Formats: sequence, C-alpha cells, structure tokens
Amino acid sequence: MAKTIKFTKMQGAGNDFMVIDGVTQPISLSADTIKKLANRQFGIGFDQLLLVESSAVADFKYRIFNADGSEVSQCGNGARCFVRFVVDQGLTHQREISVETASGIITPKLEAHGLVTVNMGAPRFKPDAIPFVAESAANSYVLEVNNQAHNIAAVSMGNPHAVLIVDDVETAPVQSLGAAIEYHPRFPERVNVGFMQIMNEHHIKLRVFERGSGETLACGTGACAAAVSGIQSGRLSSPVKVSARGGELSIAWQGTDTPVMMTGPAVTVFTGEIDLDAI
Ligand SMILES: N[C@@H](CCC[C@H](N)C(=O)O)C(=O)O
Repeated sequence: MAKTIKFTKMQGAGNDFMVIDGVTQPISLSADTIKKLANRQFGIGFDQLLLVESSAVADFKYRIFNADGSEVSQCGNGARCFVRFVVDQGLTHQREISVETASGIITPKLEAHGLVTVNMGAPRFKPDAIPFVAESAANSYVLEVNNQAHNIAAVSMGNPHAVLIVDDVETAPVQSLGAAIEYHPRFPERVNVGFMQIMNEHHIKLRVFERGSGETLACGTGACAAAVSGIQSGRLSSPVKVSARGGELSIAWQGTDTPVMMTGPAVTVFTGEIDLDAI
C-alpha cells in the first residue's frame, strides 16, 4: 500500500470532501486512518472521504466514508464533486457519467453554466427500505426522544433521513436533538436528521445533522429528502430552492416512483499529498 497519496480537496455548498483517485493509486484505508485524516486540527479535515474506483457496471464506482470512518451508500454533494473530479483529472471526456454507488447507479452531469445536476433516483418511503421501525408507510410519524414527542418524516435517498419541520432553523436544537435522533433505536442503521423551515411552497431553509459527521454546511441527500417529504405531504411544490448555511441547491421531483433531480455547485479547493505514516 502506498504511504504517500495524492488527494483533492473539494466542496459542494460547503459540504467538504477529500477525494482520492483509487484507480491510479489503489488504496485500502482503515476506519481509524479515515478518522485521523478527517480531523480538522491534526489531519486534512473533511465531512466525507470519496474514493474513486473502476466499475464493471458503470463508468466509475465511488465509495463514501463519513468522518467517523463508517462507509455509507449515498452522498448527493459528493456525487456533484465526483463528476467535476473525474472530468478535471482527465479520467473521462464525458460530461455526463454513470456512477455505481452502494445503493445503485446515479448519473451526474456537468452543466454548461458550471453547476452539476444529478439524477439521484427515486426516494423510498417504505419503513423497511429506510430502515425505520414502523408498521406501515406514512407521511409523518411520532418519534419519542427523551420523553418528548416529535413529528418526523422518514425517507431513504439511498441513505436514511429523518426530517423535522421547525419554525426557525437558526434556533432549532440541531446539535442536541440531531445527535439523539441519529442513534434512535427506531433507526437501526442510524439516520441523518434534517431541520426544515418552510419559507414558501418553493423555498426552504435547511440544516442537517449528518450521521457519522455531525452538522455539515449542506447535505445533498438531506436536501432531496426534505424537499420530497414536503412535496409528498402537500406543503411544497417542485422545484424547491434549498438554502443551506453553505450554499443553495435546487431540487425537482415529479412524484411517486420518479427520480429526484438535484442541481448545485461543485468546487475544487486545492490538491495535495499526504504521508499516511505521518498522521
Ligand atoms: N453529505 C452527504 C451525505 C453523506 C452521507 C451521510 N452522512 C450518511 O451517513 O448517510 C450528502 O451530500 O448527501
């Protein structure tokens, strides 16, 4: 295994990534090494690590690791950065690519105006698919947390999301309630927790406490989950502008069994090399 690896630091609406080309530099990273790399004081610092690999069924495969070292199956902001990365690195000449993830194939496309649009696939609401412990699918569930009842929507975008509607995202208890819901026993694989303030039927403000990474400046799948849960319950209409602390995303969804389209920025911040023995 190489000890010194090349990487690219990227961000999508402030959700930041270390991206490694595992095609030209095959690598295997332990959860402990990923945690050290994610550390913002002693490592490089990121919300997620993205590892590019070759695929037998799509143009590329990418693996996603949270800052706590856990491997997960979907990342919306990462998908946008991923297509920018493989185009900029000369790994493809196509502007639209198919990408194998642990939860299926997604198709990110570099638009002429510089933004990226991703077909994220259809959302799933059945409790087993999230996974979430409930008798049957519903637009809203009551979740008991520390003896308090909270109304949530639950949806899978290839990864699990709980969405709460709040009056004001700035004063919402994102850290404390987010951390408590992340480990709630009704979400056996933990969950990403979104706090959504509805501004009007086409605009929400959103903060997300991400599973395995804590609050991030934006969460692409969280934006999809919030928008589709709002559309599903009749509170929102497509397209939905999502204002996160780190930037804006646009989410379009035409309803049951149709794919969610997400558009937003993908930016390279810097490139570097790191000696894995030095961290
Ligand atoms: N930041 C991401 C989601 C990353 C994975 C998530 N924390 C999980 O554990 O499912 C996004 O932009 O979607």
